[in-house]
Amino acid sequence: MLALGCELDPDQEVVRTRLEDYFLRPPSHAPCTACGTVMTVHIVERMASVIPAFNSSMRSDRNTYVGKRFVHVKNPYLDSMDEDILYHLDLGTKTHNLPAVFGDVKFVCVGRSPNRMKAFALFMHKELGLEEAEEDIKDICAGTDRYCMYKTGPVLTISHGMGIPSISVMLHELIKLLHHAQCCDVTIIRIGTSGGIGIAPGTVVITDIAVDSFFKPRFEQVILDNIVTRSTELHKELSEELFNCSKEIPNFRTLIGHTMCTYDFYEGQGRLDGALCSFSREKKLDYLKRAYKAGVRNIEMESTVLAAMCGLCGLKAAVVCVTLLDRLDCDQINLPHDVLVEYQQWPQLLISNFITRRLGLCD
Ligand SMILES: O=P(O)(O)O[C@H]1O[C@H](CO)[C@@H](O)[C@H]1O
Ligand SMILES: O=c1cc[nH]c(=O)[nH]1
Repeated sequence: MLALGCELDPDQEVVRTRLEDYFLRPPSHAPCTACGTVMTVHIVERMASVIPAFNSSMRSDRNTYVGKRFVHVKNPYLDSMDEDILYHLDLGTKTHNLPAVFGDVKFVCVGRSPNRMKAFALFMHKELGLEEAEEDIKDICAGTDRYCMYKTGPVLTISHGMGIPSISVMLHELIKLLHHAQCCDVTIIRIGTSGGIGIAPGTVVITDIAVDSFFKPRFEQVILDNIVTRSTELHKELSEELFNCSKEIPNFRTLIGHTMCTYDFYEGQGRLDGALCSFSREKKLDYLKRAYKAGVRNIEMESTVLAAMCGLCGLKAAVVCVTLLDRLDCDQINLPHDVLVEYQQWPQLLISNFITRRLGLCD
């Protein structure tokens, strides 16, 4: 076995790794449920940056694949587990036939609130023209009150709660679920809300790169007592496809830009209206203007970890968030309820358009 030791590049994840780890094994004994073929060649993830001298014909950026793209996990312990209990989703490999229930999933739509995601699932159900009665669309995770999950045809809709810790737990179990179910060619999209910077409220921002509070395209995960830095680039072609799709919708205000992801809504986003505030209005504005100059167009609280985890696990990911206010003007969200409801529907409309188009259901 060939062993490699690599120094940590600040924007790369791996400190020390084995060449083997960069080859994705086909999910053992796992033919694709859609086409029946077993993969022979998969991704060589970040090979180019980690192993500069590697044979160029084998080099590949992340998210570049040969054949079907299976969702993969990067955990050598999982294979040897007799059973995997997805505790927060109330699902498991022994209690549920995951390939039978989820094997055909191609789109995963995630968002903060259970109500919003249920509404989206019902909307998708209508848009896809599925025969099943609406009443039969049940919360698959009803046995737990952590998250909700609905499946309408190839679209899985899940709530993720607020902030990085909440979405991160959900993503670990979702990715394992998709892996156990032998799903392939899965696209995941977060649909949500955000605070805009220098753009009109009601604008939908399609994220190209998620950045942290220092405007850096990275997500720092504390693992044991190390900080591991992961890249937060999202799928470029996917964001462009979404942008093109938005042009087909009348009166749709949208743009592609960087999204800043913070650990907090108040101090973390430079608000002057939290219970604590230790900076001046001038400092706040200076920070937000620097963010704008760095390409940031909106702020929310989940995108970096979503980009990092999905990028590592073979999921094409996008983040689509409507802005509820312009943070250069104010901090409080004071939109009338009906406007708030309307704004939140814009990302949903775009994603349903995108999915129906992808499935060839649009004219
Ligand atoms: O897009 P939604 O789910 O509204 O989430 C955004 O709004 C919440 C804060 O109110 C954070 O979770 C932020 O990411
Ligand atoms: O300002 C905002 C609005 C929505 N969500 C956020 O995280 N920030």
